[in-house]
Amino acid sequence: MKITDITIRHLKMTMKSPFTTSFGTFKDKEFLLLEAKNEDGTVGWGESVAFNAPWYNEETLKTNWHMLEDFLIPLILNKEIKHPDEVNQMFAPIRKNNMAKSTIEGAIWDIYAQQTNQSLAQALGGTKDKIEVGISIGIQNSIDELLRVVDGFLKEGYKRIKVKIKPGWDVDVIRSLREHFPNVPIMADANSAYRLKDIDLLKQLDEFDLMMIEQPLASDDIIDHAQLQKELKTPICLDESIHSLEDARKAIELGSTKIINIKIGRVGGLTEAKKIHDYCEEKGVPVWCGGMLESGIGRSHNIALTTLSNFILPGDTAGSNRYWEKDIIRPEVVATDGYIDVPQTPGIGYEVDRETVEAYTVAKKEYRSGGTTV
Ligand SMILES: O=C(O)CCC(=O)C1=CC=C[C@@H](O)[C@@H]1C(=O)O
Ligand SMILES: [Mg+2]
Repeated sequence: MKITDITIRHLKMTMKSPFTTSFGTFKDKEFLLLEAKNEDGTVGWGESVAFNAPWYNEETLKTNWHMLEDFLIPLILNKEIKHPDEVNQMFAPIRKNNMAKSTIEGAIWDIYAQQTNQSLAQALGGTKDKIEVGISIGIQNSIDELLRVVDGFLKEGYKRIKVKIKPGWDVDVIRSLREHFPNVPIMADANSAYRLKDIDLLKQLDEFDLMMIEQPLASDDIIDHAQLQKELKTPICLDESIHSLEDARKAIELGSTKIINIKIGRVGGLTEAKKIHDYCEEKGVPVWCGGMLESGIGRSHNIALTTLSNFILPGDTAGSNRYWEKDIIRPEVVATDGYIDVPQTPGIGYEVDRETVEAYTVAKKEYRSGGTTV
């Protein structure tokens, strides 16, 4: 495989309903979409999950565009690539910037799967023909509003509910949820809103039989999480703290986490995500696929990854209609009764709706060897 042409597009999509976390509210989702063309004309697609502002991690849409244009694309264009696993090594001179790296690597995996006449799921070694998914719900204006939203998604067939918590929106919220939905699998994502000093408050959550508490403490910590896990009955799941296989190994060895949320962009791509999955399987640590409010392209990569055997907990890859009036892929991703059928056709398994992509595109740049064209 030899990538001869890359186009980066900045897309702006309006969410059907605002999504609020402990760090802020999303109404619009702006992100980079990457289209890579192989020398034989095969096209692969990747999506950057970096937000417009550096609140989830240090990367943003703009830092990603800078890293892609000035460092990563020059390392890839017109270079012989036999297997997508080589991309990690090709990017070794570049520190961190995992979401930027993942954006290209995902497109290369898509091309590789098409060239080997496999679905992306098969190319990754996936074994499932459908995946179980849950729903992640942002912070609402009131507990009554949250109960109504949860009820609506349960009626749509989603079986696992993830809610956000933060100081002042936690114990009472979870208590009400548990009272109204005594048998529904519920998990809480704190997005690092707490510290060890909050341990007594977090221990109050133990009475509600949560599946897990996601990333309660600092986004770069595994030491305090190990301390907290010793005191908590509820399993801790790490998200923001895990950027690589090495992070996962250390967190598991320290007892900082019992479950890991794998996000392809956060760990630098599908190859590293697969390595973390395999290591966790070996250690008996279940994983699930987190979401970053992706468009259909990122969603298709999440679906393929979730077909690997140790993705035994429902992930955050809900159907397209949970997020968008109109997604950029055909068919859209549909969740029925909490399950998504895995596409079996070569590559990501969805057609890209180029007309809708152009309608959402606010900026675009093409890169060929020997210089860029606008
Ligand atoms: O894509 C989805 O539906 C899940 C969205 C979601 O829960 C998150 C997206 C990005 C940052 C966080 O707010 C949260 C997470 O940490 O998982
Ligand atoms: Mg999270």
